Amino acid sequence: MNAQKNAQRAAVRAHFRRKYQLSENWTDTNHLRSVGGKVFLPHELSKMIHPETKPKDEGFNLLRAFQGLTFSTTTLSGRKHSRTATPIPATSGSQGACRSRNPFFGVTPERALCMTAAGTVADEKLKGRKEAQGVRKRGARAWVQSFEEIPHTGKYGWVNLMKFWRQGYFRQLHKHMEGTFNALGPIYREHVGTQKTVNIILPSDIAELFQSEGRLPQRMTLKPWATHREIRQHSKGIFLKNGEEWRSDRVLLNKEVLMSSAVQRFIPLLDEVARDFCKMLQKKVEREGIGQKGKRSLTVDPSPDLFRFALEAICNVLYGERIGLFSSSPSLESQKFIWAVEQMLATTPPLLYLPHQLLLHIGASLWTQHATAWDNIFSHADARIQKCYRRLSSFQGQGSKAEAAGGQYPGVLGQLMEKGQLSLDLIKANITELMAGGVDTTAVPLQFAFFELGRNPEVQEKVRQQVRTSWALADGDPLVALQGAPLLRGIIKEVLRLYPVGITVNRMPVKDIILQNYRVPAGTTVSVCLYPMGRSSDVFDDPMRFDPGRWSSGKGGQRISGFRSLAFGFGARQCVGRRIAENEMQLLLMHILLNFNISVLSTEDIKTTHTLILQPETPPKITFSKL
Ligand code: HEM
Repeated sequence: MNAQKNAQRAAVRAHFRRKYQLSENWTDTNHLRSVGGKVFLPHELSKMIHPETKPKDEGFNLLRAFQGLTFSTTTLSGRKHSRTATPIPATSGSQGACRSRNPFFGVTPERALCMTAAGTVADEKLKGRKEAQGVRKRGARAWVQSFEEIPHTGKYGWVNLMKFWRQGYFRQLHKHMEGTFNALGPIYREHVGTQKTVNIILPSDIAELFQSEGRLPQRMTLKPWATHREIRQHSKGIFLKNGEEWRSDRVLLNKEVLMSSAVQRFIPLLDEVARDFCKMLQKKVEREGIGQKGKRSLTVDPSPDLFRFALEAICNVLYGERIGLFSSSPSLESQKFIWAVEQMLATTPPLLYLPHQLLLHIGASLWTQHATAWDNIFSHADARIQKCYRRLSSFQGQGSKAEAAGGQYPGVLGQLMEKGQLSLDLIKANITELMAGGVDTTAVPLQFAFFELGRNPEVQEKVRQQVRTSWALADGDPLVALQGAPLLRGIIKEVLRLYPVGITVNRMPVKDIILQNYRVPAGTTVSVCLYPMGRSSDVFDDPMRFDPGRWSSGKGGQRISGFRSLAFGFGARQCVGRRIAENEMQLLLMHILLNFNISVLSTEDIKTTHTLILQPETPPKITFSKL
């Protein structure tokens, strides 16, 4: 009884100390600790905290009340809060962070009173009622909380930016997100430099977000990219456009790269490149490998060849011709293009949080590197487009572009020119975006796929069996072969679950939405955090297990419900290159599995880094042994 009474008074004193910004008192902390985390305030005390509190005892969450203080919540609750080895980011320090306690994360839901980020205790029901003006949500909790009450990582954008810089979070953003969800619960706000986002992880919230994206879904604009187009007076492609302008281009591009009629046209081109990659690798293994002839193995970092493969494949689809990157003397220009894309990606993340217009004016080297990388991408793409354009135009008046290409598929560029619905300027803008977007996005997941297949030999063997059967029945038709080997698709999904190329997908909802019982106003940038979601045991069973079969609908599959496979985004704005990427990666894996056994020297997890896309810190070495 005494301990409860002491704790009740301590809780009230703690509230007022926070409210009036007085220093903390450890005697009170100990009183609160002695009752193990819960204090029930009698009416007369709760009235002191909030005069409008209803005349009944209200549960008071000790952990929440002491949010801004420095002791560890683990010590107090005896519960293990952080579920990963990632250190919890310094979110609960001087700026204070109000943690959401959600049953999903194994912590009890808040009851009546909450220590807010500003350090005051708020009666949530009353506050929510006032602020949400009576918005009622279906389900257990009655009143919606305001946007400001969403747990956050610190109010001051520039302070946070400094922290990001000092602690190297730009390169470890995915780990920072994972740690922050573990610390704050399934929703939090983040303000870094010029960027403000609400970050979410749960499929139910993700569903709510995407259902409110409207007819013209909008993402956060990558401003450094847009600024480059503006200062160089290049037209923008779909990646950077919004509204009706975006939609009209997108509808035309969908027909050429996303719809199944288009897929059937370009699959043979991707298959040809995948087969040639295998032939090139076979020669290399034979030439440089060890072991007896015909059964040699070679341990290499396959990443440079995978980048060349990805560029060769996307160029074949876009221009309908091979650029010869597997020859003994691949063009230096193409290699420069690959480096330029890498440079452009690596310089983007820091520029996203800084006022890049200012950097542009002062000629900061970060901006110069970024703009130069884009200039190189544009000039290389332009040269390719011109070459292809001349080739196709030279046949003008002699029938269609397909005929001009010798009766073959003339590539996406030829198709767009043939139809003439998009101006030449917009064709160039979009083809350049497709070319720049089509290299690292597929080359990097293929590295992860080789690594995971190498360290999971049983999985590898199972997929190989399925691929062999399907290939034998397909009679050389690559589309039929892929359809008969769903585990290949499972590998791609599994790789992108554990190593999503883009670690977030974001939207600006067109109307106010309720996420985790907080009201999020229309127009807020809400980010779905794919990396922590893919590794969360609350979203996937046994998440660290590489199991392509989990995505199969039939026997052995886990019947994965909606809004969990989002690496390519969602809906009308999803990745336009999705079908190219999926088929290109599956075809390469199919031919590799038919010809090689894959193994790895070390099965330890790969360290990853974020450079706008998620990549291995050091590309893994893979052993290819001829079957
Ligand atoms: C594994 C490979 C890839 C992944 C994981 C990926 C992922 C994504 C994601 C998450 C988006 C944003 C979608 C959204 O907001 O809902 C996107 C957009 C886009 N992607 Fe990809 N992508 C991949 C490959 C490619 C390829 C090969 C190309 C080009 C051929 C490409 C071109 C684009 C373009 C142009 C957009 C902008 C679409 C729009 O805003 O309408 N991507 N991609």
